[in-house]
Amino acid sequence: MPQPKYARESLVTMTEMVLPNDTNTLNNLMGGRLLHWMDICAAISAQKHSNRIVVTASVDNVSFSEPIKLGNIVTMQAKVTRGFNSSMEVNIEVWAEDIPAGTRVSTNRAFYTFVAVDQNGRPIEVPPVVPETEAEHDLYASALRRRQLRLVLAGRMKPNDAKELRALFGVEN
Ligand SMILES: CC(=O)SCCNC(=O)CCNC(=O)[C@H](O)C(C)(C)COP(=O)(O)OP(=O)(O)OC[C@H]1O[C@@H](n2cnc3c(N)ncnc32)[C@H](O)[C@@H]1OP(=O)(O)O
Repeated sequence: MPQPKYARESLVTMTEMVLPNDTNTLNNLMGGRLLHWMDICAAISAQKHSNRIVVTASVDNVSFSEPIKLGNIVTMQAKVTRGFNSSMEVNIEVWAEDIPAGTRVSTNRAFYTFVAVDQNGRPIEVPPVVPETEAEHDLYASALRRRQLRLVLAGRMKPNDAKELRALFGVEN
C-alpha cells in the first residue's frame, strides 16, 4: 500500500475571474462553467494526493447557494478527505469576491470522487489520508457514509452492506 499522506498535502487553491463569455443572460456565472473549474481544481488535488492520473467517477452534493456576478473573482479550495482503495473523495469549496465592493461570500460546495488509474486506465491503489485538524477529522469520518450512499445510489453496493450509513438512520443490521 502507498505511504499515508497528510490531508493538507493535497490542498489546491484556484482563482478565476468571471468574464462575459462565462455568464448567462442575467450576467451571472453559468453553473456548467463553474462545475468545469471545480472539476479541474478537485482533480489537481486528487493528483497531488495520489501522484497518479485520475478520472472523475462521480460528483455529488453540489450546492449553488448564491449567484456569482460578472467581474467577480472566484476562489476554489479543494482537499482530499479520504482515500479508499483506488478512489478518493475531494471536498471543494467556492467563494465569490467583489473586490471593489470589498465583499467575499461562500457560494458553492461539492464532493467529487476521483479514481487513480495506471497507464492502461486500470484503477490503482491510493495512499490513505492522515487528517490533522478537527475539520479534517470530521470530513474523514463522514466520507465513509457519503461513499456508501453514493455507491448504493449508483447500484454498486447493497444497502444491507452500508453499515455506517444504516447506523446514521438508526437501522440495525
Ligand atoms: C478528470 C476528468 O474529468 S476524467 C473524465 C471523466 N471521467 C471518466 O471518463 C471516467 C470514466 N469511468 C471510468 O473510467 C471507470 O468507470 C472508473 C475508472 C471510474 C471505475 O472503473 P471500474 O471498472 O468500475 O472499476 P472498479 O469497479 O474497480 O472501481 C474502482 C473504484 O471506482 C469507484 N467507483 C466506481 N463507480 C463509482 C461511482 N459512480 N461513484 C463513486 N465511486 C465509484 C469504486 O467504488 C472503486 O473505488 P475503490 O477502489 O476505492 O473501492
